[in-house]
Amino acid sequence: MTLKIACLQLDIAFGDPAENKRRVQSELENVYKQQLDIIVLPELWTTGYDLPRLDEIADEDGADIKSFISELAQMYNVNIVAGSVAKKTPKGITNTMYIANRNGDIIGEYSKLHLFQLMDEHLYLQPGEESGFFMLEQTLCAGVICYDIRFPEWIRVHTAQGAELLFVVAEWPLPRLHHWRTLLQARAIENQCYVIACNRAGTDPNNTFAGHSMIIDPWGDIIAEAGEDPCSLIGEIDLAKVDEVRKQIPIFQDRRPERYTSLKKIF
Ligand SMILES: O=C(O)CCC(=O)C(=O)O
Repeated sequence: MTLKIACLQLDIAFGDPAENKRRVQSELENVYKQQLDIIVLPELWTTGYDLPRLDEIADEDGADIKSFISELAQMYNVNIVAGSVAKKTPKGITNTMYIANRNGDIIGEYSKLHLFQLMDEHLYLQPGEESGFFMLEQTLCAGVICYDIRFPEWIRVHTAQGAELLFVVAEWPLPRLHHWRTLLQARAIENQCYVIACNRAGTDPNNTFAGHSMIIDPWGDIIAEAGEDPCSLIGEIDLAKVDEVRKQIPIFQDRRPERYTSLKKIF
């Protein structure tokens, strides 16, 4: 099965959910005619990193955004991996990804597990507690958020249980572009999965963001890569390639997880 995917590499209006919803809707109108199967949005696309104002602008239980993406998914007959948004919960605010299928059903939700201290997330956000699994087009997928890609053990939890597509949504800053590109390729190679990574473009008061959204195949080859400017990155993937690569070098058969945790401490 092949799937056509678009990563909407948007510039995000700082702290302005209404304007950002307008931008998403207008970009979707531009791209939907290309017979897409999946649309991917960046991290915190409604608010950006306006963390001090989250109490005011975060979405109460994600209700507004769930209904917004559900309507768009039905209207354009497309699956939406809706980046992440600031979600207000009784325990605090989380950085949460929602996934809608073509019928508009919300079929997945994942809150960022690893909070990024360099951008003060630990001061304003609560970490998630659940896995990033969801099913799209009969395929097991995993979603992670930005800093999460520095934790290969978290991603392995998902691919060792069969995830074939890894969606990464991000607001990754430009000074560490080489980390972004290298980590994404490494995650694809070591997990023999597709990596579909949607970063934002543009600037906010504190950062310039890297863009360079990428679609990478299970061999580590780059199928499509954006530049730094806002754009929609479109690529087609063939799911058969996952099986092919996993048969050629059978790392999931050869790994020895029982040994990794039972080694004695030497020093
Ligand atoms: O790990 C990094 O260098 C960037 C992470 C980040 O920007 C984030 O998680 O929001």
